[in-house]
Amino acid sequence: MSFPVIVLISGSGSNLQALIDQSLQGKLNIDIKAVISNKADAFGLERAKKAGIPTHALDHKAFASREAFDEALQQTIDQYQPKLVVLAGFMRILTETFTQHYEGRMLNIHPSLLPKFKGLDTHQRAIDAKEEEHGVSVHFVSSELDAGAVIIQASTNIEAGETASSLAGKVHALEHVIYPMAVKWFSESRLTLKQGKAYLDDVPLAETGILYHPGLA
Ligand SMILES: Nc1nc2c(c(=O)[nH]1)N[C@@H](CN(C=O)c1ccc(C(=O)N[C@@H](CCC(=O)O)C(=O)O)cc1)CN2
Ligand SMILES: NCC(=O)N[C@@H]1O[C@H](COP(=O)([O-])[O-])[C@@H](O)[C@H]1O
Repeated sequence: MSFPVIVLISGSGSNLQALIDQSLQGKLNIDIKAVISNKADAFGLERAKKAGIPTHALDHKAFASREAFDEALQQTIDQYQPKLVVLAGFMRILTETFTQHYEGRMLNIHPSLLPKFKGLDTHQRAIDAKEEEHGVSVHFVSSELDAGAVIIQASTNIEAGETASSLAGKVHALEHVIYPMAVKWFSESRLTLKQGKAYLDDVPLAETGILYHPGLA
């Protein structure tokens, strides 16, 4: 039975590609109904077209307000009646009305070990803060930015001489493993959000927390 998913992007779309690849390999039983970007020049749109997935470019600058953009975005999404909305490098802060509409069925991947380094430029900020480790978090999306229930995290060491670019490359590799895992769990009805807390197989993740290890894949 198909599991309709919508993916929102703003850029390269390497996380989108990871989902496409795992779906094509039969490792992920989802049906990406469309890819929507707020940037018309997002390379991720090319990735979607190559995979035969419908695309929409919805330029946020063409709308009078954040609310108007979100309303148009919601109308575009809801025509596909998705069971899950995946933010994959989607770089717009969403309004409370929008996040509440998709509560419990919208995921985001954030390039930090939340709750550290919410917002932007996380790799450089981690380096500047002289963190020993850094990483990535997959979480449910809430109205508060990067504060939704965390589902799974993966970490890497920050080495001497690390740059934001080298760190981003290490984090990307981890993202391409854990995001498909979280999407798979959701598509299998194993991952749920109840009263603001994430559960896997009805076990609260806040208690266990899942820090990805290579053996977990
Ligand atoms: N209400 C929410 N909206 C979004 C969330 C969320 O958790 N709650 N996650 C983000 C993704 N994200 C980090 O993971 C993020 C995206 C964008 C920004 C941001 O500051 N955007 C600026 C524009 C920046 C730009 O265009 O480069 C803005 O929207 O004004 C911060 C964090 C997705 N949305
Ligand atoms: N705040 C959101 C954010 O910064 N997300 C980050 O954008 C990148 C998108 O890469 P991709 O377009 O290659 O998937 C990813 O590293 C993701 O964690």
